[in-house]
Amino acid sequence: MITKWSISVPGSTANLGPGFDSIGLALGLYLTLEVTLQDNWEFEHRSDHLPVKFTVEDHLVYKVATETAERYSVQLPACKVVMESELPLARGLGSSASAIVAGIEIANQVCNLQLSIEDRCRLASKIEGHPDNAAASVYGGLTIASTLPNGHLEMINDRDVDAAFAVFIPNVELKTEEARKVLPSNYDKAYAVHASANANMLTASLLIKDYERAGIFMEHDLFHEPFRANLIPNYHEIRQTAKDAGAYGTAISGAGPTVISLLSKDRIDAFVEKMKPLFPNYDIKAVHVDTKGIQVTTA
Ligand SMILES: Nc1ncnc2c1ncn2[C@@H]1O[C@H](COP(=O)(O)OP(=O)(O)OP(=O)(O)O)[C@@H](O)[C@H]1O
Ligand SMILES: N[C@@H](CCO)C(=O)O
Repeated sequence: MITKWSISVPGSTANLGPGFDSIGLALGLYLTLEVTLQDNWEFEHRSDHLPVKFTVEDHLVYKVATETAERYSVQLPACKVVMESELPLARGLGSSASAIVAGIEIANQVCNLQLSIEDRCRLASKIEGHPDNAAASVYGGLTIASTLPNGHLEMINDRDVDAAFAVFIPNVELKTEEARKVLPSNYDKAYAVHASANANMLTASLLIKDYERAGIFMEHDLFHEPFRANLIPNYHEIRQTAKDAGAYGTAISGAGPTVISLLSKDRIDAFVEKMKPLFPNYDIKAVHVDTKGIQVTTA
């Protein structure tokens, strides 16, 4: 009988500019959980990047695991969950989506639900409210997704991304909920058509690996960045400085406040070293693209 599970979930960047609520990319920064059966629920956080004050009942991972078990009409046994995270909270690096994906996986494993990867991706996207971060955390690589009017999620996954990324993580939080409040509720028709055309070009460029052109369209979002720019510290300055140093393009990571630059692999290390002294208040690092998505090992 299995009594211990190790779960690893990659974080992610969403949107890449105009791919709003649709495009996700899994990053090599991980949420890891050691799950063991015991008589009562207990969470132990072994990282600065996890909530400090919480009760079991309001812990996102617990809530999602419970909701998943209820959805499939099974009893969820109590567990001890030891968590570590490389994903700072509320920074636009998909921490909440990784926690949701982890919660679903706990129920899947402990209750032996045998959910398919599609089931887990659909449920995580539904709980998160949009599929960009969730799909990337489940599948790894680049994900492009949309939900049909009947509620069915369609997703295309490309794990062969031949480019490099650098993140600029500021020492401030921005809750996704707050960053969504500044968005308009409607877009003018011509504006929406233009915004959609830019998103199409971003997607096509990524899929044919024309990263120079992808970088151009990363910087031509009309859906959210014009309205969020004021919430992102040094947004314009980082974009310009990154471009001058050879980045193909720079966009808000998810809802921010992190920003992410796209570069060729041979330039990434020199780029990061050049940026660090220019933005000393940021944690600036190269991040590789995770190509595996969620991983589970048992003991
Ligand atoms: N690993 C985690 N464990 C428990 N709760 C979490 C975890 N990650 C996120 N949360 C909850 O989600 C909230 C932050 O979610 P939010 O969506 O604002 O940030 P994010 O996921 O970092 O950003 P984004 O979705 O833009 O990438 C936190 O305040 C916390 O309540
Ligand atoms: N697509 C989402 C990602 C953050 O959860 C947004 O930009 O609001």
